[in-house]
Formats: sequence, structure tokens, C-alpha cells
Amino acid sequence: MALRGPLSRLLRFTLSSCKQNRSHSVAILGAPFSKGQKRRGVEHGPKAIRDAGLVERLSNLDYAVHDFGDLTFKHLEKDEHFMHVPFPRTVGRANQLLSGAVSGAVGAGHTCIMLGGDHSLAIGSVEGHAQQCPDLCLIWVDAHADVNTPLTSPSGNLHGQSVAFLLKDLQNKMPEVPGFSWMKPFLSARDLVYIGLRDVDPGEHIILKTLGIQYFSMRDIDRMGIQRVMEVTLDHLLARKRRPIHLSFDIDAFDPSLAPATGTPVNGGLTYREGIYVTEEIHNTGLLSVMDVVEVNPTLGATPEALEATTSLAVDVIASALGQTREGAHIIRKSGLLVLYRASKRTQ
Ligand SMILES: NC(=[NH2+])NCCC[C@H](N)C(=O)O
Ligand SMILES: [Mn+2]
Ligand SMILES: [Mn+2]
Repeated sequence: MALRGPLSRLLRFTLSSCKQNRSHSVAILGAPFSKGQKRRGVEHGPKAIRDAGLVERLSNLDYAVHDFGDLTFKHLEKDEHFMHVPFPRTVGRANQLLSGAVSGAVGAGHTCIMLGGDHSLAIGSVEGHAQQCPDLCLIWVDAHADVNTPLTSPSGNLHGQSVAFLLKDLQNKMPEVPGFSWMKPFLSARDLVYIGLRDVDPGEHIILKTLGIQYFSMRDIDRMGIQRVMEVTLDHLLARKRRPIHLSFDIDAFDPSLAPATGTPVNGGLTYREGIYVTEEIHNTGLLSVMDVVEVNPTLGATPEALEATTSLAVDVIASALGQTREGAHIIRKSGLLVLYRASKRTQ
């Protein structure tokens, strides 16, 4: 597992503190990895999202954009199933590498955008973020809860189990999966909120209920409206104290009519406006520290248009999480400084 030049340089430059107010510099980390599930193609996600114009869009938002390229993941030869879980050591090693890269980027003061790859990558991404920011909170936007343990998982796929590896509260329910001895669970159930759920396995439902995890299913969004959902989400996570946000955004949270190029689509997902509202509100906290965008699988777009819709949607949610507004913005002079004026910030 080797690192490319700029990334290895980044890793050497780590600071221990976690800044509360994120800088105006963004690190992009590509994670072309697909072994957390059985459909190949999702490893081409980072290239497809870059090709949809990501760097240019973020530069237009006035960020210093540092694209650190793609990590290089190796498939381990001797990697037998663990129970019915495929490629445990390969997934474990990939996440260990990614964890170091995310920790390096956050430590160097960047807001970090991790482009997947499948959602098993959130294990390393959140773990690396927590190395720098132990008090982080996690917003998981997804059709799925991804909180199966190897014992509850119907598929065995690790992309459906990422959250179980993170949660302290599940420690005694998790067997020792080979490839993951480098990490320990660190997240409390109360530091996590789900948005967009609509395909939750029975074992996952037991976990959500017994741990009292705050979640908003698509039915909750229908009932409460996305504005109230975000109000309760941010209140739940930030009312006691302001702290860094990790946003893990699975593109299958969106309705498949908007994001068809993904491996496990589920009908009845977020509308474009609901998804963008989620990221706008997260941006407005000023606390976004790391964002994952995962499960874009370019080989599953039935037509070039279907693929284009999915990748440009991925770019839109990233830009929105980083401050692109629908109402517009302009530069003003304030005590001798030029500052970007966004009217939506007035209501904070
Ligand atoms: N990251 C995802 N798209 N996860 C889909 C998970 C589907 C199912 N719950 C499973 O455990 O296999
Ligand atoms: Mn999903
Ligand atoms: Mn997911």
C-alpha cells in the first residue's frame, strides 16, 4: 500500500490540535476502493466526481483547493472470508491507510473532502478525523443505517457495517474482525444522527432502538419537513457544545431518479432540494470539518445522462456543504477586511 508524493508530504505535516473554525482551504482525498461490497465499479467514483468539475467549483467558491490525488490500495492475496464477510483484511488495511491520510489533512488545517469508493471507507475517514478531533459528531445521510455487525448482516458486506465499527456502545456485540486490530471504537451513540433512512435491516433496527440513536427516516422527513429535521439534528449534536462535524454522505440517500449510478438504490429518497438544504444548514454552522461522498458507481449509470446526473449531484452537495448558496452572495468590506456576505448567515 504505497502513498503518492503530495499525500506522503501531507502526512508528515500533522498538528495535534483540531481547529473549531475551519480554514478556507480544502483538501480533496480520492479513495478508489470497492471491496466493502460485491459490485465493482465504485472505485471509479473519485475520477468521475473530479471529471464533473469538482475542483473548479470549489475554486470558484474562493477556496484554496489542494487535491492530494488518490490513495493506492492493495488487494491482499491471503484474505479469506471472516464468517460470511468478504475481504476483511483488505478493507481493514485500506481504512488504516485512509485514516492516516484524513488525520494528516485535518491536522494540516484543511477541511477534508473524501471521495469514495464504497461506504466501508467511513471507518477510516471518521477514525482519522477523530484522531485530530476526539469530540467530533457524525451526521450520516443515507438510505441505509450501515450499522450491521458481522452477526446481524444479511449480506456480509462491510459497507453495511461501518457504523458498528465506530460505536463504543456496540463493543461487546462486535467479534474481532481480522484487519481491524489497528483501531478501537470511539463514538458514542448520542454523537450520531441519521438522515434519509428507508432500508433498515431487522438487526439494525434493534441496534437503533436499544442504543436510542437519533434518526430521521424518510417518513420522518415527510412528517416533519426537512427544515425541522435539521433543526432537531443540529440541536441534538451541538446544543451542549460546538464541535467539529463529520458528514458522511452516501449518494444513495437521494432518490434513484436523481442518483441512479449507485450500487444499492432504494426508491423514495431525498429530493434535490432536501439534500441541498441538509448541506446548506451544515455549512451554516461553520463546523464542517470532514465530508465523505461515497457510493457513486460510474459503471451503473444506464446511460451517459444517468451517470452525469449522479456525478453533478455529488459536486452540488459538496459545493453546498462548503458554502455555495442558492440565494447568491457578494463581497463586502468590513473593518478594512473583505468578507463574503451571505444573507443566510443573518439568522444564525
Ligand atoms: N453503504 C451502503 N450502500 N450500504 C448498503 C447496505 C445494505 C444492507 N443493509 C447490508 O448490510 O448489506
Ligand atoms: Mn446507502
Ligand atoms: Mn451507506
